[in-house]
Amino acid sequence: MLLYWTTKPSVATSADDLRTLSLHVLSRAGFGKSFKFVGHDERQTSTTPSNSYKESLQTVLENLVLILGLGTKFLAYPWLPRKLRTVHEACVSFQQYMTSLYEEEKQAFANGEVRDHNLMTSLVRASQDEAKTSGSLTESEIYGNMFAFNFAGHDTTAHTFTFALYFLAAHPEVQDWLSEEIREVLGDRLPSEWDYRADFPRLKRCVSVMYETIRLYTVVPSIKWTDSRSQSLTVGEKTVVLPPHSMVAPSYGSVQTDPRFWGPDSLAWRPSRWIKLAAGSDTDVVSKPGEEDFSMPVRGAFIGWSDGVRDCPGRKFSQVEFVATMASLFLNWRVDPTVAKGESLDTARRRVENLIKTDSGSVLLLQMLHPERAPLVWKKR
Ligand code: HEM
Repeated sequence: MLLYWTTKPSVATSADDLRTLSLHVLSRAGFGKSFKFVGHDERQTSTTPSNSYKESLQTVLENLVLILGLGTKFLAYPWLPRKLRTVHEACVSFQQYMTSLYEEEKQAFANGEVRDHNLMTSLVRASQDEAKTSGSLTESEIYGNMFAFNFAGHDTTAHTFTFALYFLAAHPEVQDWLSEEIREVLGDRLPSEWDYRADFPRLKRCVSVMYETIRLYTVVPSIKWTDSRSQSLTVGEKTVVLPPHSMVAPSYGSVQTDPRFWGPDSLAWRPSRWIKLAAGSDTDVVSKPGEEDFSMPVRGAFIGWSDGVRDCPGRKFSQVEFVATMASLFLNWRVDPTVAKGESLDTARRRVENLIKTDSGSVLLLQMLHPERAPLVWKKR
């Protein structure tokens, strides 16, 4: 993706390319399938349905509202328009793919072979192991889990990446701050030599860009339900009783920008607010990249991945994906908005930040609605 972006005079398809990246990461982690990156403008547009796994998954994810709304039985009618039939064919093809993978993995388990470590193989192996006892996952529960992970992990990450990239394009000083950390931690090592255990915990500035972006632009609303019993909450001096089967939609927008927790500049995008000096440092010491600590205000002031027993199980996964992507992009490159005729670079940056503020909205999740209106340019550092 970086090669594709940096060899183009400007990139208007960042959001689309980041969705491809997110899909590729999920394919590898979920099913053990790797794909070569193909940029938006290089892709062959095809009107015929494709049976390939990646394209069927992509079609399913992109048409999820339609699939959930109309149901797969309805979509099977042969008299429906071509587009809907294509969606149906993608559902069938993806289901077939999961079934054949499931059968292959079951066979490998029976033969005592370990082929790859991915989510599908782990679930199949766990279900086969547990089958000897009780309470193992059924075949359809495995498909359900695989689907939930793919669905929940695709656009959430891709939209967060897009917001973050545009914020960075509007804030060159944050790019410099980020790049300083990436260079300090990764030096001249090749990506194949980067080490998750040693490097990830030191890339605090990278992860702070993600937290700060989600703090202001929370892509998924956390929604919780009370179960069949009522629940009591103590709020200040009062006790509030929530009746059974009630939906609770916390106002994350308010809590995540409340000046009591986030200070007077709570509405500004400032990733460094998440960083504090390493424990034991002298307060006069300037913080050193790679040795800083991550600081979270009081629990509950940030609920971007939700909280409690039903919080997001993909939190760490998405953070590792985000940090690795930031490190790859900003180690040697920086990004700017393209400058319109008669515009200065500073004005272009303000225009980009304004685009985030005024042209974002909920489709299924919160996203930038027209990021293509502000193409980006990559330059070597
Ligand atoms: C920026 C990235 C992400 C954000 C902001 C995010 C946020 C959230 C939030 C807020 C919830 C709870 C929704 C609710 O309370 O109703 C959730 C649930 C969930 N997320 Fe994520 N998520 C992200 C990435 C991922 C990834 C990469 C995966 C999988 C690899 C994933 C898997 C899930 C699953 C399976 C659930 C449902 C959990 C349950 O129902 O108990 N998420 N996510």
